[in-house]
Amino acid sequence: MLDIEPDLSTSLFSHIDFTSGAVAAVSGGSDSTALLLLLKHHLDRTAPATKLLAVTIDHGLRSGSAAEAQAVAKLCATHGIPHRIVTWSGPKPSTGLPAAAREERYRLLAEAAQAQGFGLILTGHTADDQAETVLMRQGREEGLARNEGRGLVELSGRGLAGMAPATLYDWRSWIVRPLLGMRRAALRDVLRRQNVGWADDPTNADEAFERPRMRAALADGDGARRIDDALALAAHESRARGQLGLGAASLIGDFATQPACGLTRLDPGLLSAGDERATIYALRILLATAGGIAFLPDQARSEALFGRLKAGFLCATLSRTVVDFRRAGIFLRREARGLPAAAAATDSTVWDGRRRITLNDSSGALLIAPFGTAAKRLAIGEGKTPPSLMRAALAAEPALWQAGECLGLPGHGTTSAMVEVRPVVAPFARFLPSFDLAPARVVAGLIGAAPVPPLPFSGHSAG
Ligand SMILES: Nc1ncnc2c1ncn2[C@@H]1O[C@H](COP(=O)(O)OP(=O)(O)OP(=O)(O)O)[C@@H](O)[C@H]1O
Repeated sequence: MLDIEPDLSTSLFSHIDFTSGAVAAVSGGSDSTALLLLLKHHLDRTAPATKLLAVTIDHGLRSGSAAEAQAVAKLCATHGIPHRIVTWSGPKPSTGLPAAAREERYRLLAEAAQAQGFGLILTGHTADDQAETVLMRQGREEGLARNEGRGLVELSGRGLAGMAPATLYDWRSWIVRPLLGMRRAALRDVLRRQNVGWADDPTNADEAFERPRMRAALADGDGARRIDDALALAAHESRARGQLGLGAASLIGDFATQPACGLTRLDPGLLSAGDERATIYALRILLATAGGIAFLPDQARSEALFGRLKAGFLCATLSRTVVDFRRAGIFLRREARGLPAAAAATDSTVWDGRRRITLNDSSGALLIAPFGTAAKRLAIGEGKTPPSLMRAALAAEPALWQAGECLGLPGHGTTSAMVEVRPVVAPFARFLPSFDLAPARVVAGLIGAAPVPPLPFSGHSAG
């Protein structure tokens, strides 16, 4: 057994629920190697039956990467930890390589976890990574504010919360970052005391990339103070973001309904219900959801829209969403422009960023295309919601077509056996940071998306 202070591993891991097994993402660098050994130490003492798999992604981008993956395999064998190497075999983009590698890494890690039936992935992100992330985002936001002539006080601050302690990936695997509160130097000390080596990725020192430049800038002068300030800022902003999310969630719960698939109605009382920042945040989340966009609409435009809504009736478009304020209420729906063209129905895809398609009939003859003008033939009874709006919303829903004939909307009549269509909460469908859990849950309930899987922390549930 490793000679590690029990208090350290207890404080890092005892709040995490490991009952469904865990993947440890181990690159072979110091941080994730320390993560693996500290975790193994904790599980051996407290829950030795826990299913643990270490996974190394070989991106195949450097000549040494295969050997580094093998070194992790050897370390795992020494400590009796099951290990898998997964190779990124697809084509590599010529620009934006770090971002593409990161996307692919998460996809492959989630796939490995899913294959084992594990809902949890642990990464070795540290306090140093957190400080770098916050300072890089702050630098970008300040640049943006200067370019647009805005004062710094207007910075949205959302990104300054940094990385969340847990992020739900693809609405199914929790990525947990237990080392976010620890400095890299302390982790390296742990490894040195155990006589365990690690690989130094030369990319981390390549100042052609933004993160290594920031890392180098923090290595000297007043780096220590800047890191402490960035961590304090992240802690403050993450609390603020959680609070803002709670406010938005409660407004959505009180004022939003869904009269038809793809149509959200907001009670106009929302506009004067209280905290304007929370109202605008709620609007941004609902707009991105209705439009099927992964990013929230711009803060300044959303504020302008809010101001116009307060002034009275309007019809406007933002984030691919038509906002229609009339006597019957404020209605949001996907605009008719730019909907996906007809295409063969494929399993496990997200259509238009809004609808997850599960194919039960793989005969291959089915097409998915917007319901379009076929919605005009639907009989819709007169109610509180104008039928024209319901038809317009349904026209932007995915319908099934076969041999040129519209079979109707999935979930109705004969089509339900062939295909299932489930709404997704677009802005959080790929990455849901735990800061945003409250609005994600309430929007999922509103639009009929799958519920958020429970947070893997003891004492928490997704309710
Ligand atoms: N190739 C990889 N295989 C598996 N996990 C990885 C890989 N690269 C990164 N990770 C995970 O993501 C975390 C953060 O990535 P980052 O690029 O900051 O790490 P690194 O500098 O390559 O390695 P380390 O964090 O181990 O020092 C790592 O701690 C690790 O958990």
